[in-house]
Amino acid sequence: MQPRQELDSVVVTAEQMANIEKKLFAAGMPVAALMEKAALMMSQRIQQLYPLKTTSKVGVLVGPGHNGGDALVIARELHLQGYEVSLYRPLEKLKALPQQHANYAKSLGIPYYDDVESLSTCQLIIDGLFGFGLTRSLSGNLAMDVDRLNEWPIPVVSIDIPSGLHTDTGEVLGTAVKATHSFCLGLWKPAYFQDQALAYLGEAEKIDFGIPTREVWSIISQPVPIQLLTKTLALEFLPLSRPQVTHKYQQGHLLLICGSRRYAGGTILTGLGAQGSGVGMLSVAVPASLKPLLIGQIPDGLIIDCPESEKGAVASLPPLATDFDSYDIIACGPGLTQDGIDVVAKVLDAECPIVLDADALNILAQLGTVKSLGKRQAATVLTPHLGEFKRLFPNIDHPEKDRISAAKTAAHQTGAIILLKGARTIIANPQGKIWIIPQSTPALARGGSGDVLTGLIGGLLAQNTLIQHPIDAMVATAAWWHAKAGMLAAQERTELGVNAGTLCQYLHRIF
Ligand SMILES: NC(=O)C1=CN([C@@H]2O[C@H](COP(=O)(O)OP(=O)(O)OC[C@H]3O[C@@H](n4cnc5c(N)ncnc54)[C@H](OP(=O)(O)O)[C@@H]3O)[C@@H](O)[C@H]2O)[C@@H](O)CC1
Ligand SMILES: Nc1ncnc2c1ncn2[C@@H]1O[C@H](COP(=O)(O)OP(=O)(O)O)[C@@H](O)[C@H]1O
Ligand SMILES: [K+]
Repeated sequence: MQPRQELDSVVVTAEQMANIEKKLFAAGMPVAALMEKAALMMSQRIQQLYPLKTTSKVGVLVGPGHNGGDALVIARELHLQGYEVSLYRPLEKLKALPQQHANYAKSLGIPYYDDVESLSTCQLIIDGLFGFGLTRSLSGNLAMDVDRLNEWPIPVVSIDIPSGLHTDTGEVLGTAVKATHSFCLGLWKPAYFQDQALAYLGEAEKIDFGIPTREVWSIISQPVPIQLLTKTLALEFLPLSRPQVTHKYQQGHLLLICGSRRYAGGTILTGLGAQGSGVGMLSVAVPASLKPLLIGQIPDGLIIDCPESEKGAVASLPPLATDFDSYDIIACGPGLTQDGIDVVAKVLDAECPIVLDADALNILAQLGTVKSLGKRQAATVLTPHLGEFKRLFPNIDHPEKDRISAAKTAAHQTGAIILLKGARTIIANPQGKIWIIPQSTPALARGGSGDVLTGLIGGLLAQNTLIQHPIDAMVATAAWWHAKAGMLAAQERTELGVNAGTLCQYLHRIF
């Protein structure tokens, strides 16, 4: 990978960004030069997105720090290009460098207004109130200004991050600007991938103003603590290479344990997801009454019929399904119902890696998450959505307020790989590494798409036994694949046209 391309997958916290910046300044890069570089790139991008002939009136919000300094450089450049620029500075305070830019803007005759309302006739707003230096909540007049601005039907470009968002957690501190475009400066920040921030970010774009890779690696340890699973990285793993001379059992043997009379469809979808992974052998343990259905839907799967509970769930596993040594991996959970408690307890004893989803997670929570996983030697992958996560980890307060930290804590507590589902899925390993799936589609917010993911993860991990990529990286790769297939399907069929069955048909098409 090219050094700069390598940085495309790196995500840094506000503190790390500030430290990288300090290193650059200590090495001799003038502060003003860096601001000039970043802001010039942003002003050029703004002129591409909002050309003078369509968007001549621009309002610029100037905050007290260097975010405000960036805004003033952009204001100056747009003014020099012929835009009619108006400035609004809600806070008196101004750091030294932005003060110089403010003085120069004044000398150029760029007008200052003393209320936000004066910008309401602009065709574009530039938000340079706060960047990664935001330390506390917006309140008082400042918050009222932001709320007022959010009511206008005017596009907003936010510098570095929409003002009011916490750079790491994406939490709204008091209130926050709702941007149309957000320009993330230098390196990606966590807020860009936290579900709670997505509605504020608009279209996100990274502005690469040339931070030397050496400075980044002097602050960020390797392996990179928070990393995006980009297309470039995913295609280092996918499609999995298959030797010329091989046979089905060398291409991975996955055992799925799922389903009940009530939730029969989930079993099929998990099976189809596994099938889509290219796994060599697929065995599916289901309640006996579902066997004919499964044979019809997944003819290449070895369907194992299990004794049923009264409600038609898997009550126990027959010998064929308990000979765990025959399998490279077991994935368990979709459609199991709470009746599957003995089954899950048995699966937890397996010596091979396991993936637990859906009902298996609720049962695990009931058994005691940390205690039950404490005795496991082989890898465990848990794939909760937020609701399941809260049941599994009641001691982690408000996981929705910082999904990245929540997943990290959960992985640390359990020694498991945690895949926290959402609009931006987070994968954490017990050593503290985080993977983020940077793009997806709300088309996947539909019953059954998680079942497909469980099958896909299981199938990919089964094949990985020979190749031996790190398991967390393969779990993340499966989630990337799932999202990518969803996006392709949505593109061709609209967001309405992506049901879970259709999604499976798109899995192989992304390559
Ligand atoms: N490294 C890079 O990539 C580059 C970074 N650059 C730019 O620098 C930006 C970071 O600049 P920054 O450090 O000056 O912080 P910034 O976000 O402007 O705000 C800090 C000010 O806000 C104040 N303040 C905070 N909260 C407040 C509140 N609730 N209500 C009121 N005030 C509040 C705080 O005051 P204090 O807490 O000290 O009282 C302080 O004065 C970064 O986002 C990017 O745009 C580019 O120029 C070059 C490349
Ligand atoms: N708004 C969204 N944007 C992108 N992906 C989403 C969104 N909502 C849900 N998903 C994805 O869809 C899947 C849903 O899984 P899950 O909640 O387990 O559903 P089910 O149990 O019905 O299969 C997950 O992979 C999740 O990341
Ligand atoms: K901003």
